[in-house]
Amino acid sequence: MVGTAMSAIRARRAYSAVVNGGQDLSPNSTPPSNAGSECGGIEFTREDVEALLAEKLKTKNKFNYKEKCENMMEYIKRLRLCLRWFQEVEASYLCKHERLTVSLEIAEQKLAEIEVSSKNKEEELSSIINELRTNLSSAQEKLTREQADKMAAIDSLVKEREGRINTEKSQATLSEELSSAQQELSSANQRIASVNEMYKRLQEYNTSLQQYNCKLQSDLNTASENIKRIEKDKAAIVENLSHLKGQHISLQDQFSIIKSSLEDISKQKEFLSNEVQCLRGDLLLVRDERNKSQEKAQVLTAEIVKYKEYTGRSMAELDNLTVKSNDLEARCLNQCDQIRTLQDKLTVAETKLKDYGISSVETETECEDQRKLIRELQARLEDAEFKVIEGEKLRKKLHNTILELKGNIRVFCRVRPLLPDENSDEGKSVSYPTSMEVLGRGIDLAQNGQKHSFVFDKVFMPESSQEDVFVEISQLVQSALDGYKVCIFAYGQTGSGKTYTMMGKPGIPEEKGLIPRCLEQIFQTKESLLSNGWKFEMQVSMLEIYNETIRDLLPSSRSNGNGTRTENGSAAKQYAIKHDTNGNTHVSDLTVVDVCSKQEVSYLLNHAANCRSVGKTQMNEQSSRSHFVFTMRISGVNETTEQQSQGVLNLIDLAGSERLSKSGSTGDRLKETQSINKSLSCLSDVIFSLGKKEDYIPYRNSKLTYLLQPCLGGDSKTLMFVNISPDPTSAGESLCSLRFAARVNACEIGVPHRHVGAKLFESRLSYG
Ligand SMILES: Nc1ncnc2c1ncn2[C@@H]1O[C@H](COP(=O)(O)OP(=O)(O)OP(=O)(O)O)[C@@H](O)[C@H]1O
Repeated sequence: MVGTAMSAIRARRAYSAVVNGGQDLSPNSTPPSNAGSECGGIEFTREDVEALLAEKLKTKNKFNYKEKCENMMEYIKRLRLCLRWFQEVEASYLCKHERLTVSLEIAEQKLAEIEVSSKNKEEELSSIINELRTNLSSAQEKLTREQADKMAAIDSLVKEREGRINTEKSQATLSEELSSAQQELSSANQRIASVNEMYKRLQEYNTSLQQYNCKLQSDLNTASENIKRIEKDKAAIVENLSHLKGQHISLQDQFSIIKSSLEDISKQKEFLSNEVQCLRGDLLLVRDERNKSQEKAQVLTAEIVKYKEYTGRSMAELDNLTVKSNDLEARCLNQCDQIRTLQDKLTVAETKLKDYGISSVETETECEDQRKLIRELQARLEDAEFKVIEGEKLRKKLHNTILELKGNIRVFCRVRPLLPDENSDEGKSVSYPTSMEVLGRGIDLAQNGQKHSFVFDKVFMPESSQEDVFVEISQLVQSALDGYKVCIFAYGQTGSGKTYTMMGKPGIPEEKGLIPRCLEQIFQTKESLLSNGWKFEMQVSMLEIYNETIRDLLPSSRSNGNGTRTENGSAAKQYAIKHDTNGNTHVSDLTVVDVCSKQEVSYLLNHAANCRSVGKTQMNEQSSRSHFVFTMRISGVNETTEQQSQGVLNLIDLAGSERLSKSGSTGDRLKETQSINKSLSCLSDVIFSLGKKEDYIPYRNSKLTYLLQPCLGGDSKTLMFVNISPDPTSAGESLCSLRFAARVNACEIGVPHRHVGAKLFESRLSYG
């Protein structure tokens, strides 16, 4: 077919070459097909062409013969040329044909050789085929075995596919996580860039800090030595004090005895002087009577003499007068005796009076001496007490400095008193060691006959008042005003006194809790610092985390229009927790209120307390079922020094841990209890990881830990209250709380920094 087509094409070319003036008839072009033996179909000879031309000429212009003749001549010329070319081509084809026959012969020879070798190969192949057949049978056996294996493999493949699907699913979730992680990464990269910039500045700052640190270290060493010395002095002073107190008491006893004997003596003296007075009166009376009698006797004697002279009187009258005179004389003598005895008595009484006077003067001087001694002792006592208080203040300050340098979370333990309905007959489970080393800081807990000892930064016994507790944390409140982030939270079993410690009892001023007391101190200090040029602005927010959901506890601006607002002003209540690159935490959409007075905050606190999720459980009549977070941001500006500070105070009342078996919770209460226990266990996990200095800290496992991340992770002065019930039936829970608190106390979270500067900070409320 291809050959035929080729011949047709060549014929058409030859024809057109002839008709069109032979343009295509060069020796290099494809020859016309009169030499087309290879075409095997239609063949063109010279005659064919001439006939073709003749026919053509016949049909063309029959009228212009001359022109036709010329054309004819021209055609003939070209045809001759064509003929010559055909001849040349034929000769070349003949040459080619000869060469081809030679090569055909060679090929036939080769074919014969190949046939021989193929026969040999056929034999070889038949032997191979036999071999292969045997191999095939064994291979078939293998195949059956492999098919069984294949079935098993298919099963496992199916399983693998299922696994793969699961893996793909998890891959999808992982890729989601990856995308979120990538987002985080990009934000982290941004942070890194800013951190790098900060790092440069910090390095410079660091060198200066290192120098300062060296100085602080030496100060610390001297301070520790001072503490030791002060503690020794304190022990000596305390001993001296107790000795002085004993002396003071015995002297006071002596003084009271002397005083009473002095009173007796003065009473006797008074009595005796009264008696002397009476005796003197009696003596004067008797003397008067005696004088009168003597005068009478003289008159009578004169009368007798007269009678004797004038004997005109009767003897009876005379005798009568003599009797009278004798009588008077006897009476006179008698009175003289009386006067003598009275004078004797008087002298005795006077000597006694003198003696008493002397002894009373002596007693009074003795008494004065004693008074002086007492005054001296009292002064020494006051001095010693002042020294003890000052020493204790210094010790606390140095202790705080040491803790700040170490970067630990501080822990205070508070034991509440037994409640009226608790059984006090079962004996005591809590005791306090009295050794000087841990006095006021140690607590021993007895459980199942075993004693567990713990030491914290401070232990408050049941008798400690709310004021005593506040005094210990007031320094931290001052730190918030100075520009530090401060976080105080209460942890403990349900009913152990957390809410009492943080909020106190409403309506009883002495039993106000830490939160109202902190507010009082902040507003007082705010007023007093006005004279130093400091002006403060405060913002508060209050939230609770209930069943892993954040709830706003403040009235929003939309509901009461009293100046409250939300962080972004939108109506949606999403309450997402976010940490910014400055280490501040924000809760989106949460109500933040600007406050100027204690009264305003008290009103908001009452509002929050009323909104808080509280319920009755077997363990506590008024049990808090949520974690309560009070936050106050304190921004200070000093117009004189152009300084600024930005402090944050977080006060947190955690929901109480409780055993499900003991709480007897069911339904919603059970769900609450489980949620509380879960978030507290997340808190415990975070503390555990921090304690072990792990790379990954699981802050995100609960809302509470994520919110407290800055407080737990450093850059905050953090204090934990561990509240304990003294009831022996709660010893198990108390032991768990104390163990957790000890772990918290051992946590090193970094050194907090003061946020002060000359530049304005962002003024939105943050948690840490
Ligand atoms: N130091 C204390 N002095 C006197 N009473 C106290 C003291 N501490 C606690 N209480 C009383 O003990 C009871 C339980 O205290 P509170 O409600 O504060 O416990 P809680 O730890 O907050 O419990 P929950 O976790 O269930 O909320 C209350 O009646 C409270 O008045």
